[in-house]
Amino acid sequence: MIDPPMDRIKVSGLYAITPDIENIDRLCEMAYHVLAGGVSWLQYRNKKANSRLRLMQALEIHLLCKQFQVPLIINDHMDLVMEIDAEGLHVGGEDTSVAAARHYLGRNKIIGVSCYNQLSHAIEAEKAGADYVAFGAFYPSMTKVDAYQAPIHLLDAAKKTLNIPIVAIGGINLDNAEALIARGCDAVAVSQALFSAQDIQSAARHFSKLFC
Ligand SMILES: Cc1ncc(COP(=O)(O)OP(=O)(O)O)c(N)n1
Ligand SMILES: Cc1nc(C(=O)O)sc1CCOP(=O)(O)O
Ligand SMILES: [Mg+2]
Repeated sequence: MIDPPMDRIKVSGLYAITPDIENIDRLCEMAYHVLAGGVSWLQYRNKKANSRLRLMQALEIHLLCKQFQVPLIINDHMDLVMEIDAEGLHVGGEDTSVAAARHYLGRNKIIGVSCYNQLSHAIEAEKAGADYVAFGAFYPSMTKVDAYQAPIHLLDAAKKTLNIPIVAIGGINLDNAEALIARGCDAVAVSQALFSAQDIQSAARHFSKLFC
C-alpha cells in the first residue's frame, strides 16, 4: 500500500468544478466569485476545450487560486498538472490509473479518483495511493446527464471503510447538500448550482457555511 503524504492538506468543504465555458474572461470572473465566496478547492474541468485553450484557462485560473491560497485540481489531463504546476489531478474510470498518475506526478501532487457507486473501487484507489475518492451522482446532474447513480447510504459504508477523504458529487445544490454532509462526506463537489447561480459569490458563501 502507498501512503499519501501525511503533511498534505486534506480535501474538505466546498469543491467547485468549472463549467465548459470558452471565454477566458468570463470563466475567470466566475472563478473569482467562487473563490471570494470561500470555496476550499477548485477543479478545472473543461470537456470542450482544445489543448491550447485548456492551457490558457488553467494558467489564468491557477493565478487566481494562488491569490486565494486554494488548491487547483486539473480534471483528466495529467500533463497539464505538470505544465502549470497545479496542485493535483482528478481521474475517472476512463482516465489514467492512480498508479500511473502517482508514478508520473510524484508524491507531492494530490490525486483524486472517481468511484461512482463502487466502494470496492475506492478501496483499491486508496491502496494505490489516492488522496481522496469521489462518489456520485447522488442527485440528477445537468452537467453529466449520463452519470451513474449512487445511493446516499453508500456514504455510511464508505465512512466506515476508508481512511482518506470522501467527496460527494452530482446534482448537489443548497437544498440537498446538507443531507450528504450529515452522512459524513468531507467535501461536496458542485458545478451547476454554483456557476449557474444568479449570485455566484453568495451561492459559494452559503455552501461553505454548511461546513462550519
Ligand atoms: C470531484 C470529482 N468527482 C468526480 C468527477 C468525475 O470524473 P470522471 O468520471 O472522470 O468524469 P469527467 O469529469 O472526466 O467527465 C470529477 N471530475 N470530479
Ligand atoms: C463531473 C461529474 N461527475 C459525476 C459523477 O457522478 O462522477 S457527476 C458530475 C457533474 C457534477 O456537476 P453538477 O454539480 O453540475 O451536477
Ligand atoms: Mg475524467
